[in-house]
Amino acid sequence: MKKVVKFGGSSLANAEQFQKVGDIIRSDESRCYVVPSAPGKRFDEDIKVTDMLYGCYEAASNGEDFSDKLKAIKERYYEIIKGLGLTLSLEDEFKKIEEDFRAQAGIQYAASRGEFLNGKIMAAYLGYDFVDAASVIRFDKNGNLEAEETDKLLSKKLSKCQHAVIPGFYGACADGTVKTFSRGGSDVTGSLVAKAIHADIYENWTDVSGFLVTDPRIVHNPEPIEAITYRELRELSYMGATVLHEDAIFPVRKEGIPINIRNTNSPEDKGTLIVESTCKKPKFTITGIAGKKGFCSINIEKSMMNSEIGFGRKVLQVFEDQGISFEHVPSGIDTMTVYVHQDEFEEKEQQVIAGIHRAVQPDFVEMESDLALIAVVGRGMKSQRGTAGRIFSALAHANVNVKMIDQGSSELNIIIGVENRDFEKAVRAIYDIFVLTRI
Ligand SMILES: Nc1ncnc2c1ncn2[C@@H]1O[C@H](COP(=O)(O)OP(=O)(O)O)[C@@H](O)[C@H]1O
Ligand SMILES: N[C@@H](CC(=O)OP(=O)(O)O)C(=O)O
Repeated sequence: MKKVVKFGGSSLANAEQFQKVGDIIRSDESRCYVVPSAPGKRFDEDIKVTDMLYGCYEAASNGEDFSDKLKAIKERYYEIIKGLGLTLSLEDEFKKIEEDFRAQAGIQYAASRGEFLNGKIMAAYLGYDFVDAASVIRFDKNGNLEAEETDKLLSKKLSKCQHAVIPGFYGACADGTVKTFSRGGSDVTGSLVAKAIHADIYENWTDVSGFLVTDPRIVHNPEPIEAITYRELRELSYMGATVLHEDAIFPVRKEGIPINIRNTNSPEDKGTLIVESTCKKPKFTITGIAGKKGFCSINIEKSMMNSEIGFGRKVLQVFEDQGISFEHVPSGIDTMTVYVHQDEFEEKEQQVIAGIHRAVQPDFVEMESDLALIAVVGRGMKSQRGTAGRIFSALAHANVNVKMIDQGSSELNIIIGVENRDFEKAVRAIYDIFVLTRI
């Protein structure tokens, strides 16, 4: 039995957390490959080391004195080293980082040092080999992962190490330039390692007892999800359930390796099992609710639109030409609405509107901003009548005005558009109607 265990920043924020992690790893000898993140927040107002590094590098690249900022980062690591009673020195590493910052080594290199240094501590603490992710996780020059090459490098290297620490979040191009994944990307590293060593399970340790039905920052103490399929999880993480990076699913899914989300602060809890498919019935009709704020809708009207072949393609081409991806396109007989991310759209708004006029000569174009999208996801929804009805009556009771409804034919999810200011209220109302009534 071989397990890959990834620990998030919240699990490694200080020496006390490191000790919990050490106990977890030592309690099961199959936990032989460890992927750590950088130290996260120790308390609510604290700053994650990754963010401290971004700030420090920004000062360095502006030619400002960054010594205090680097010192504060160093203190975070020495607090851990001291607390664990290790004799490890990171002086050489910090000297090199300082030189590299002066030499403008790049913002991604800067951010990657958080995991690099934490990996050094973790390896010393556990007595495991340290494997620098720059030598085994390969990116191309544009910063895209080279999955096949990475798989080869990882399997070759790890076949020679029985126990290893591989820092999360970064890798490097063939020429050695360090690149990172997007934020939260240590989850992806863990998944790549699990695939490469054909792990029996990928354990992802965080600060919550599994994937919860909804965001605990919106609903107090939501129910945990016992088992969830990759497809359901993909929908939820894409729509903002940040517990697992959305790209972390692909490598393990290919190999059929289950992911187990666990809580470092409550290791006896079973957490959530993420699997390809399961005959386990979900506890409620819905599996989860997630959502994001900050969308815009562009509503296009033209009479007889329905008979104009190619209308939709021409409209979407305008968005493509401006490099804007669309989220949803609900349509009526003579109307078509395109939902986009507000921050991507705002600066190109006028070019898009002009482009739509040129492409399809609409009768009317109307825009609305500050919208939120909520995904209600569940494999159990297909077999249950009245799900949509319950959602909308709950929203009506909560006084939430529904702006958009989109249900794909897979019946795995229902997407609802509301105003940003109604977002939290809407999530709570949907949670209550399915979970509190236990149906
Ligand atoms: N549906 C959800 N279930 C569990 N946690 C969620 C959910 N949606 C959002 N979260 C948030 O995700 C956090 C865990 O992810 P993250 O901060 O990336 O952890 P880590 O630092 O361990 O990688 C939780 O503390 C919680 O606030
Ligand atoms: N440290 C990186 C990568 C990461 O995955 O962190 P965490 O596991 O704490 O989400 C970040 O803050 O984005």
